[in-house]
Amino acid sequence: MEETRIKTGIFGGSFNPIHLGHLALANYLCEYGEVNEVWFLVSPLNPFKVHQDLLKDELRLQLVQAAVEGYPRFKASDFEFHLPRPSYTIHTLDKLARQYPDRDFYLIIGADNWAAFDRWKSPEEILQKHYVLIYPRPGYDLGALTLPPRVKAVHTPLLEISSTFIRTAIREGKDMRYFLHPEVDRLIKELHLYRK
Ligand SMILES: Nc1ncnc2c1ncn2[C@@H]1O[C@H](COP(=O)(O)OP(=O)(O)OP(=O)(O)O)[C@@H](O)[C@H]1O
Ligand SMILES: O=C(O)c1ccc[n+]([C@@H]2O[C@H](COP(=O)([O-])O)[C@@H](O)[C@H]2O)c1
Repeated sequence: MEETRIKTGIFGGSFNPIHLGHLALANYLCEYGEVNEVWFLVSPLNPFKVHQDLLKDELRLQLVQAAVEGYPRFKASDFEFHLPRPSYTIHTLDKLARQYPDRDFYLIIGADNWAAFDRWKSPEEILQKHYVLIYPRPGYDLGALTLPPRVKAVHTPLLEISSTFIRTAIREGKDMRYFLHPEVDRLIKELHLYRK
């Protein structure tokens, strides 16, 4: 019998906090057949960098868990919390592939990151062993790209929202409920996150 491998999208970021821009993109990729699942890999705090408003790893993970609850195609992952720092994507993908041999991993990156991909660690190895999905970013023309095998441009609708914008607004006392998953909004308010 032919083996069916699970197409698993890997969406990495600091998710400080996760917002509807992230969630809508991942939702689209699942429902329009690009992947079966998306795993949100929360990037650990870099101990050598000073981040004034980067919440602790566990708290950002808690917000992602709240956002993905109830939708079986999404998973919140702390996989990179347990890897040596800095967690290069090639190491993350290789370890995921060893741990989950029934899955193929699809790295989900914006066209801006693709433009700098040759400066990542071992980009050729990523392209030999895994898959990449590139989604549009303002100022980057996906149509003009010639892409290697295993790399695909996906023409997803995008919401122009950033975590920085949301943090700034909350700090100014604004109510940003419609930019966030309701449960994430509730937790941010209950725990008084991003207020100073
Ligand atoms: N509105 C959006 N739609 C789709 N992808 C996004 C959006 N905002 C950010 N991303 C991408 O999601 C990944 C993780 O996002 P990240 O946690 O860095 O969020 P961010 O909103 O860009 O945060 P910040 O404003 O703090 O830099 C990054 O690769 C980023 O380019
Ligand atoms: O592995 C690398 O060399 C590498 C270089 C730059 C970015 N990345 C990964 O790309 C993802 C998005 O990064 P950023 O900086 O755009 O938030 C995040 O998961 C990073 O770990 C990975």
